Amino acid sequence: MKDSVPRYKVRVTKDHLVFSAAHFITFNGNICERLHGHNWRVAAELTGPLDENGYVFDFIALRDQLQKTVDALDHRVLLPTQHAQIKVREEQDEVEATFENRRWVFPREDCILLPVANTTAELIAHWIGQQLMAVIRSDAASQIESIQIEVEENFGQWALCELPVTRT
Ligand SMILES: Nc1nc2c(c(=O)[nH]1)N=C([C@H](O)[C@H](O)COP(=O)(O)OP(=O)(O)OP(=O)(O)O)CN2
Repeated sequence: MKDSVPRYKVRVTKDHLVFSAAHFITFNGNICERLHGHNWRVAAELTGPLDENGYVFDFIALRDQLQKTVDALDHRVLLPTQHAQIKVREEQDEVEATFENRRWVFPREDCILLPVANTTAELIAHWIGQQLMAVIRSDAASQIESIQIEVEENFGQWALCELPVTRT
């Protein structure tokens, strides 16, 4: 029988990897939620071979990178720029969002515009994964094979997005 090949992962989550942010999503076609907030929790898992340190990836570097992304989302209104029905328009100091006959106006600095089709936990996880992907791809020596981001929107309600790391 062949020896089994170990597979390694690192996973990071912390009490401070949390962001408080407002959003509203649409679902079932044209139902649009009211603006409301959550304390979103984030975790990340990376899969890959061990390096010369015996690491898949340094916990500290992963933690600090996630913290930067979490901080960019904290105390913001999350707005989708690729939504079919929610139209988001940036003005100089304000952002206007419209859905059918509803309209919201926010100070520009209070918003983060995300290139997603809906600010679901799944798509926020995907966006966070893309931020981490850019950092991992910028390291030519990295052999990370996949990134998994988990986002908890409410207690015990997690969405996961797994992104294979492709290199050109
Ligand atoms: N798979 C997903 N399902 C749902 C998502 C999502 O992002 N992915 N999102 C929502 C809504 O945003 C909803 O507002 C979730 O909020 P939550 O507080 O959990 O729902 P409640 O309305 O039940 O609020 P309580 O405060 O807990 O009463 C729904 N589904």
